[in-house]
Amino acid sequence: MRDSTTKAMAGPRPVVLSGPSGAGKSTLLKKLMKEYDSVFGFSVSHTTRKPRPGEENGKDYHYVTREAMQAGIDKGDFIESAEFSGNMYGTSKAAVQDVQAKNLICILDIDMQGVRNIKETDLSPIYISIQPPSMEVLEKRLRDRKTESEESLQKRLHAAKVDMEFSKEPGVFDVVIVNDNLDEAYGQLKHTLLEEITKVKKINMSS
Ligand SMILES: Nc1nc2c(ncn2[C@@H]2O[C@H](COP(=O)(O)OP(=O)(O)O)[C@@H](O)[C@H]2O)c(=O)[nH]1
Ligand SMILES: Nc1ncnc2c1ncn2[C@@H]1O[C@H](COP(=O)(O)OP(=O)(O)O)[C@@H](O)[C@H]1O
Repeated sequence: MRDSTTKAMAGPRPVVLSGPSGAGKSTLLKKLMKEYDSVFGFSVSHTTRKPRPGEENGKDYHYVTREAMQAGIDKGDFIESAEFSGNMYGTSKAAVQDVQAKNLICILDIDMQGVRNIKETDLSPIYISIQPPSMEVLEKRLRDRKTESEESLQKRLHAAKVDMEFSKEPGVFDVVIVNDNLDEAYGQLKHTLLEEITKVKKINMSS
């Protein structure tokens, strides 16, 4: 599902982080938001999946029922939405607007369907794919994270194969970062975003 009528909203260029579940998107973006808390803001998605221990409603996701989510989509409240591993996920217009209203760089953590759908809007983000070094490493990281049932793990691994191929399609991503060593991957992420970070710092200092 997508909304091609979304108008470009004022402020700096958003950033999309995508890639397989377990590739390290949350780890990297949390590091980034910690180091640059006055530069980046997270687009809090809606989901029908259950919160994991330690996750907070309104911070990691807005946890909703399928009915509530569908009602929001029908009302036109969402920029994009997708089904992933048996649950619904979506970016509301408000999630992005809340961040952009603060003049922060909006970061979206979305799957490949989300990437396809955002490309049909005029949000015009920087597209970054975070990839694991191999399927074997990905499986180990997902198992060690201990958040998934065996069924959910298998669904994520299946989706990961498709995602890894998608990331190789020319022109889809501006940058593909292989998250092998965390510090190196983080360095590459910062390097990719340096220009935008500098712009936002300048604007926010002069205002
Ligand atoms: N299209 C779309 N995908 C989302 C959204 N929010 C999260 N996702 C993706 O949904 C997938 C599953 O997310 P989650 O259940 O948090 O698991 P995790 O990625 O393994 O931590 C990931 O690929 C996310 O990038 C959203 O608003 N829209
Ligand atoms: N470079 C890395 N080396 C080792 N473990 C990592 C690395 N990056 C992330 N992890 C771990 O792998 C697991 C999956 O990372 P996470 O950030 O949750 O992925 P995603 O948000 O893409 O699903 C987490 O337990 C995290 O601590």
